[in-house]
Amino acid sequence: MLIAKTLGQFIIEKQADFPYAKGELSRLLRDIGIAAKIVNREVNKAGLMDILGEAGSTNIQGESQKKLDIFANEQFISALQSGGECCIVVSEENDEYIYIDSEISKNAKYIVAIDPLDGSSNIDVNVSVGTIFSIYRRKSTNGKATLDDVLQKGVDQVAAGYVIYGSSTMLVYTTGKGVNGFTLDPSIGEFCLSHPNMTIPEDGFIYSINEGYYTHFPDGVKKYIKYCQVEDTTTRRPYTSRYTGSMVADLHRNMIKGGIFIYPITASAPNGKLRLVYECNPMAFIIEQAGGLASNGYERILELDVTELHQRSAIFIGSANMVKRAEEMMKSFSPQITKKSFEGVVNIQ
Ligand SMILES: O=P(O)(O)OC[C@H]1O[C@](O)(COP(=O)(O)O)[C@@H](O)[C@@H]1O
Ligand SMILES: [Mg+2]
Ligand SMILES: [Mg+2]
Repeated sequence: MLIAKTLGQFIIEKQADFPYAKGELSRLLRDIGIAAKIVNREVNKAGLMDILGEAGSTNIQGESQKKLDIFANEQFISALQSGGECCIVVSEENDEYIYIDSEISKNAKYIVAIDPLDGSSNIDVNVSVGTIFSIYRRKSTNGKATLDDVLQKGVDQVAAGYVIYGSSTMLVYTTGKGVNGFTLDPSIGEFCLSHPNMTIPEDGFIYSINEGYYTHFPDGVKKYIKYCQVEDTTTRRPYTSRYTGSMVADLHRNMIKGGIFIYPITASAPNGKLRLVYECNPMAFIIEQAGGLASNGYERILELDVTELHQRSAIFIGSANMVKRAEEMMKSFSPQITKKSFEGVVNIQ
C-alpha cells in the first residue's frame, strides 16, 4: 500500500515552486502543524481534561474566553516562538500584537495572524472547531517589525490555512498555488495528503447563515435567503440550510460540497462579527485559491483596507455563482450600505 505523502514531505517538495525560498516558510508551516497536533490531542479528550468551560477572562472583543481558547493560543504562540521564523504574532486572544524578541527570531521575516480556536461556542458540546492562520512577509527591512508590517491587505498574504478538529482532524492550506488538505493519521502522528488540489464547485445548494438574526439582516440578505428557499426544482431550490456555529467547519463543508456562508452586518454587529485579519482574509485566500469568491457584499475581502488588528467585516464567501447572486441582491436591495457604513454609521433597510 502506498504511504500518503506527509505534510513535511509535501512542504519541502513544494518549496521548489519558490526559486528564492530558503525554507523559512516551510519551517513556519511545520511549526503550525506541530501546535495543531498538540491542540488536537487536547480537543480529542477535552471531556476528560479540565479544559472545557470558561477561563474566567474576556478578550478585547468582550468575548468570554474558553479554557481551550487560552490553551490553543499558548500552544501556537510557543511553537512560533521556538520555531524562529516568526517576528510578530497577532491573535484573537491577545489585545495587542506580540513581538517575538528572541535571538532565534531576530532575522525572522514572517508575521502570523491566528484565530487559535474557532467556533469556541461549540467546544463544550463536541461540535467541530478549528484554528485559522494567515501569514505575511514583513515589509520593513530593518529594525523591529511594526504595526505597519501587520496591517497589510489580504492580497499580500503569502500563505493561509485552517485546521479542523472534527470527526477527523485536517490541515488545509495554500501558498497561492492551489489548496491542499492533509488528514492527521493518529497512528503515526503525521498529517498526510488526503485532499490534493481542493476546488469548490462553482454552484452549490447549501446556504450557511445564522437565521436567528433574520430580523436584523439588511434587505439584500433577507432577499437572498428567500431566493434560497423558493420552490424551483430546475435550480434545485430550495437549497439546504446548514450552520454549525464554527466558521471553519461551515466553510470546510461548503468547500467540498459547494455552498455559501454569510455573516452580514446586523444591528448587534454593525460592522459584521468576523475578524478581517485572522478569520475573513485567510479564509478568503483559501476559497479564492479553490475557485470560489469572498466579499463583504460589495468589495473583494482581500482588497479591503486593514486599519485595526481586530477589525470586523461582513463576509459572503463560497461558490462563485452563489456569491455573485448574493452580491446582486445586496446591490439591488441594500445599496445604502456603502463603504462609509462599515465605519459605524449604519442605516439597515
Ligand atoms: O453564534 P453566531 O453569532 O452565529 O457566530 C458564530 C460565528 O462566530 C465564531 O464562532 C467566531 O469565532 P470564534 O469562536 O473564534 O470567536 C465563528 O466560528 C462562527 O461562524
Ligand atoms: Mg473564529
Ligand atoms: Mg477564536
